[in-house]
Order: sequence, then C-alpha cells, then structure tokens
Amino acid sequence: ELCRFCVCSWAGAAAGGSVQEGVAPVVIVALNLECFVLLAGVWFSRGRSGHLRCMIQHFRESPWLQVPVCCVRCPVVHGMFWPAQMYDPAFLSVPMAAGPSVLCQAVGHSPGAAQRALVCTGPTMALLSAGLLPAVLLAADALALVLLVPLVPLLAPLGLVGVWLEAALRLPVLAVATRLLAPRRPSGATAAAVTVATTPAVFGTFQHLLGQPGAGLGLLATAPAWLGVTHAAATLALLAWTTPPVPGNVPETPGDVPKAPGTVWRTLALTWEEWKVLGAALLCLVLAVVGETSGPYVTGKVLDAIGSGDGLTTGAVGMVAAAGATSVLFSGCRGSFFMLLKARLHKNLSLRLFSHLVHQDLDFFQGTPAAELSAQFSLEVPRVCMSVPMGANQLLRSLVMSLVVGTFMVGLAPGLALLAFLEVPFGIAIHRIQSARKQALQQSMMEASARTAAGVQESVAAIETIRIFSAEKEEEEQHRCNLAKELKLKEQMELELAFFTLAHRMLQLFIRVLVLFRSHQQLRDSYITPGVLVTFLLYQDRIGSHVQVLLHGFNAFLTNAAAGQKIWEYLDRKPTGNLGGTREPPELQGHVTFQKVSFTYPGNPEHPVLKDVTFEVRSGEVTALAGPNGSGKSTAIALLERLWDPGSGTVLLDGIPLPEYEHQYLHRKVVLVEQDPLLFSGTIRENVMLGLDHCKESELQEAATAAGAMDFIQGLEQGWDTEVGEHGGRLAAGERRRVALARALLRRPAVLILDEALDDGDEGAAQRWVRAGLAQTVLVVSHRPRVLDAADRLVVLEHGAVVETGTPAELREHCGAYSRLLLGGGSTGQPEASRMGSEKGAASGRR
Ligand SMILES: Nc1ncnc2c1ncn2[C@@H]1O[C@H](COP(=O)(O)OP(=O)(O)OP(=O)(O)O)[C@@H](O)[C@H]1O
Repeated sequence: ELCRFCVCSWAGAAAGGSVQEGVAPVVIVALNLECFVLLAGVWFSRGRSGHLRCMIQHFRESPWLQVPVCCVRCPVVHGMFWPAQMYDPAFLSVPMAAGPSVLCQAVGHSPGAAQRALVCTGPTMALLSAGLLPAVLLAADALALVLLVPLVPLLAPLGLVGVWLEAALRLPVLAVATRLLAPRRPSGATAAAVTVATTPAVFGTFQHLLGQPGAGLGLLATAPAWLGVTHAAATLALLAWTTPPVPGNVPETPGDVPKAPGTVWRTLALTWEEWKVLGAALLCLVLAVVGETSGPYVTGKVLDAIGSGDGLTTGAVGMVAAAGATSVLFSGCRGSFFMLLKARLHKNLSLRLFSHLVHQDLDFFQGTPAAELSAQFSLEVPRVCMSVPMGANQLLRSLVMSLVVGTFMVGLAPGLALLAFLEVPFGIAIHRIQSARKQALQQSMMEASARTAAGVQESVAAIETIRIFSAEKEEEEQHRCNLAKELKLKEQMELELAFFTLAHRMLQLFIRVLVLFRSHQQLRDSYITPGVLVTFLLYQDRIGSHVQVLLHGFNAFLTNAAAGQKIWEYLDRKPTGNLGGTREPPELQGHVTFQKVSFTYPGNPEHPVLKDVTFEVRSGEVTALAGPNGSGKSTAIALLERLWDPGSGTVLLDGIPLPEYEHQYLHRKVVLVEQDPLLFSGTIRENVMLGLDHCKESELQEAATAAGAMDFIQGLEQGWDTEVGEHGGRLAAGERRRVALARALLRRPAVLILDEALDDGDEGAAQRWVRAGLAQTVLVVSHRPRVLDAADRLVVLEHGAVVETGTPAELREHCGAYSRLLLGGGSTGQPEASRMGSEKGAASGRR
C-alpha cells in the first residue's frame, strides 16, 4: 500500500515540478507512467502476475477509469494462479452488474467461492465510493492551506524546515478528515493522507539536495498549482486502484507472508533458553560489524593522507589491517556460534516435541497421519530452529550494517547518499515481483517433483505387475514426460532468475553512474575530497547487498518461524488420559474384572463398541474371549492395556482400578502379544531382553523354550545373535511371534494377553505357562476352536455385549452363542472354517 501511494504521489510530484517550468506534456507522460508503475505496484503487492495481465487487458478493452469496476478479485483456490478464463475476452464481456455467482461461474469457481468472491457493484457506485477519499483529502488540504496562509511569513524564511513544518501541520488535518469517512473508511486512507501531506516536502528536499543550494520547492500555501497536481495524481491513482473491501473468510494467498506473531514469539522464547550461546554470537556480530564498517572509513582516511602529502604511515596501515582482522576474526566466530545455537535448538525442540507426542492419547495418533508427524521432525523442526540463528545472523548484521553505513554515507555526502538510496525502493519493487514469480513457480515445481517421485514409487511398488504386462516402455515414457515437465519449469525459473538479476544489476549500474556523475560535479566544486568519494563508493557497494539480505531475510525469517505453528499446537495439546497413578504393589494375583464397562471410539462416537460389559479373568486360569468379527474383543484388550479408558464402568486388576497403578509398573505386569508382533532391528537376544538391563542366561533359555522358539533359534547360524532385520523382516511371521512370546514370558507377567498369538497345536501352551509360573493369568483372544476349547473359561461377546460365560464344556452343552460361533459363524452367518483365514488377516490388518 505504501508503495502504491508513494509511487502515485511521486509521479504527481514529478509532474508538479514540470508544470512549474511550464512543460505541460510532461504532466500527461508522468500520469501515464504513474498508471503503469502502479500496475507493477499492484502486481507485486498482490503477488500475482495474473493480476497485471488481467489489468492490462482491461486497459486495452475499456477506458481505464473502469478498471476498478471490472476488477473481480476472487480468492485464489489452493494457491493456484487465477483461472485462465479470467483473461478470456468472453469473461470480460460478462456484465459487471451480474453479481457474484454469474461472474464466478464464468471463471469456473464453485458456488462457495462465489460467495466469497469480490465483485464490484455498478460502475457508478464504484466510482462514487472510490472518489470519496480523494475528494475529502482535497477539500481538507485546501482548508488546511487556507488556515496556514497567516503562518506563511513565519515559515517561508525557514526554507526546507518551513516546508516540512507545513507538511507536519497539514498532516493532522488530512488524517482527521479521513476519519470522517468512517465506517466506510478505506484501508489505505492513512497512507494516502501521509503521502499527500509529505510528498511536496520530500520532493523539495530532493531538489534542494541534488540541485544548487537554495533550489527547491517553496511553501505549498504559496504555490497552489502544486496542490492541484499532487491531488490530481493521487485521485487518479486512488480511483484506479481502489478495490472493494475483502469480505471475511477469504483465504490468504500463498504470496502473503504468514502472520503468526505467536509462533515468532515462542520461537524467540525457545532461543532465549540458549542465551549464553546467543549472547556470544551477538557479541561477535557487533564486533564484526565494527570491523567491517571501519574498513572503508580508514581506507578513505589513508587515501586523503597520501593525497595531502603525509605519505603512508605505519599507523595508517596498521589501522586498515586491524579493521580487516577484526572483521574476519569475529565474522568467523559469529557464524560458528550461530551454527552451534541452531544445533542446540534443534536438539531441544526435537526432544520436547517427541517427549510430548509419546504421551498423547491414541485418538491423536489415529487422527494424525504418521507422515505428517514425521514431516514435523524432518522438515519443520529444522526450519524453526534455523529461523532465529539465521535471521539474527543475517538480519541483525545487515540491519546494523545498513544503519551504520547509511548514517556514514549521509554524513559524508548527503546529496550523493540520497541518490544512492534510490536503489532501495526500486530494489524492493524488483525483489517483490521476483519473489511473487518465484513462489508461483516453486509451487508448480513442487507439484511436478511430487508427481515424478510418486510415479517412481508407484512403478517400483508395482514392478511385478509391470513385468507381467510388459509395461516397461509406458512407464519409461511416463517418467520421461514427468522429467521433461520438471526440466521446463526449472529452465523457466533459471531464466527468470537471470532476468531479475540482470534488471537489478542494471539498476545498480544506473544509480552508480548517477552517483559518479554527481560526485564528479561535487569534486569539481570541492564539496568533497577524493578520500571521501572512495569511502562513499566502498560503503555504497556494501549497503546494496545488505539491503538485499534484509529484504530476503525478513521474509525468510517470518516464514521459517511460522513453520512452527503446527509444532506449537502439538506442544499445547494436553493428553486427556490420566497417567498419574502411583500404586506399585510388590505382588499381583492377576485377577481382572470388567465392571459394567462401556466404550465408544472417539473417531466414531455414534457406534458404541462395548456396552455394559461385565466379566472376570480369574487368577491362575486361562480365559478366552470369543466372538465374531467386530464384537469388541480387541477393544476390551485395549482397555485392559490402558490404550484407552472406558467411557463408563471400571476395569480392575486385583480389585484396584487400572488408573491407580503406576504407568510403567502396569505395563510390566500386563503384557500383550499380538498376532503379528513388532520386532526391532537388532539381534534375537536384544529383542527378547528389550527394556531389561540384564537377565540370567537360564531365564532366557526357559522363556524361549516355553515359547517354542528354542528350536529355530538354535537352528540359526548365529543363534541368539542373529540379526532380525528391520521390523523383524528376516524372520518368518511364526518365528517373529515366538520371539515376541519369549519376550513376554521372560517378564513373568501377572496378566498375559494373547491376541490371536496361538496357532493350532499351541492350545495347551497357555496352561503350561500358568502352571510353570511364567504367567499368573492368561487372557486369550482367538478364532481357533481348538485354542478356545482348551481354555479354562470362556467369555463370548456379540455386538459389544457379553452373551455367554462358562467353561467350554458348559457352553457347548448350552448350545448358545458359542456353539453357533463354532458351527455356523456366529452373527456373521459365515461358516467358521471358511472364515478363519480371512479373519486373521482382517483382524491384524485393522489393528
Ligand atoms: N480405532 C477405531 N476407531 C473406530 N472404530 C473402531 C476402531 N477400532 C475398532 N473399531 C470398531 O469397533 C468394533 C469392534 O472392533 P474390535 O477390533 O474390538 O473387534 P474384534 O472383536 O476384535 O474383531 P476381530 O475379531 O475381527 O479382531 C468394530 O465395529 C470396529 O469397526
């Protein structure tokens, strides 16, 4: 906005200068130029090249005052460019009064987008509302100048100071006047008031500094022509660029810098925890800046000393060397300290996030894709941790350097400095346009790369199918096509980078020539010495690069810090489960009671999974949970493992509710072995001993023998020291299960839960373990009739409710749900034998 109004008023100011000299055509040229510069202004302020193209088309096809009327700014969906139809002449012919839905249909937007779309009303209404601000400003300014007439004799002798005082007195009048427009006060009203008030004074100051001493604009109150020209330019610009207010809920365009002050502050607070390293880095930064800035200064002094005939003294050479050495030494230390800071922050934040996440409830993990969580660790944490060290390293250094060097430059030669500073606004303009283009291209590039990567992944995953159908050629062609698209985008990016670099270099060259031209005049008139000129040119070289870093760096800092939004959200998330139990009795019987337990998964609140479930698992017995698929067996086990807490009712262990037990103690005493258990990379021994500091070899052997794992372990070449591979992938599924059983038995659990972990032929194993004291109580979940029949007691679930309990013999005799389950497939109506294989897979798959 500032750019928009600055540019508009500067063009007006330039036109005003020409009018005073009586060159009328320049006014027209200036106003036209202004329009085009403003186009560019809007282009980069919106971050959309499409906007410019759209505008130019409007320019071509309609009188330019209709531009705001024709401009429809639709929210950009998913950060894509404006739809191509936007530039379609057919779209441009849509009557503007047609309303949002017609316009948005014309550009192919959804009705939802149509509601959010910005549509101007009729041409007359738009012009009227857009014209209100300039009219109010003009009226207020005229009034202010009339009021200021009595002060002219006081202000006029003060020269430039008087001009600025006049601007300062006009400003409050203009600002108050814009308040009169409330509640329909446009967003840029203050900027417009400030620009209109200060433009003549700024322009006058430039004229004074660059021209002959004494030249420059007089008081506005004595030159009303100026008022007319400035306001005319501002009015045209405001009319052309006023867009209707943005309604709520319009998504931010990706070009906008994310506003996340919370995340920035929290990132800063995180950095503050390492204040010692940060302090050391900042100290080195200051010392390096001192070295860097004093270098050109002492060089200039040395040159002047040589020029004046004093010659090259040791002291002078020593000063130059000291400045250089200070700069080099502390720049290096500064970089190292910031790198150290980054590494420490990375460690702290990763650890904090991980420790927080592992305590979250299961519903959090079910609702958050694993890929998203791992992306936080691999991408976002490094970005956040890099933001402050990199930002401070680059931004602070460049900020301090820019301020110090800028002040030196103004002190040495104010006129030359102002000329040199012209590079800043134009540099900003080029940078904004470039980054808008880059962002859009990067987005397309990311999509193209993702497509290529997905293609490769898919081909590799489906290599057998490709071979079977001999589709290698098609896959190759597809990959070539993807790569070609990527290459094209890359080329375009490089080309644009080259173009913008060239544009920036040309700008620098142009300003450098201007400065040299002007400095030649000043040298000739003895305003400056050659030493001052050399110092000035050295400083000019530096300030340009520092301003560039500031421009790039600030955006990068905000974006990187804002990347932590999700991380802070995760860190703020409190687990709902209570893990604060303290009981750790030395002995446990392993008696489990489900008392009127009901449960519903948070992800599916409409569907109660357990309803008033009450049953017992007696100590010293093997109890089996039976029931058709989806009857709630695994859910009951999950409650016993405290993966979830019941919605109502209680699960008791030895008469004490589970939440009262200390978390780690409970999980040492209640151990679960699943159908397809997870092994960790490492040896068989390490997997069996997992989490135990030490155990006797005899205990290890006993557990492995009881689990039926001893035979296959002894058969392996490396025996206990065989590597199982990632997730135990080098072992067969049955072998993995036996290793997991050995791991469970080694701990001698109070309650051993076996979820589909027993094969046919293992049916007597659970009883043997209980008798041998390897487990006090065993709870078995199985679909295998032989395993169920071998249990001491059965609990049959159907649709989340207990329908039968008793010994297998009693239940068989009863001919109820259990018999139906064995014979007819229970409530699913499928024969049991045919369901066995598929159930195993389905059950483990869902789990
Ligand atoms: N995480 C979950 N979120 C929502 N619903 C779930 C979840 N896990 C299971 N369910 C649902 O809960 C019900 C009971 O599932 P559960 O896995 O406990 O049954 P099961 O008796 O163990 O079945 P199976 O014999 O096939 O293993 C099913 O309807 C299932 O769809």
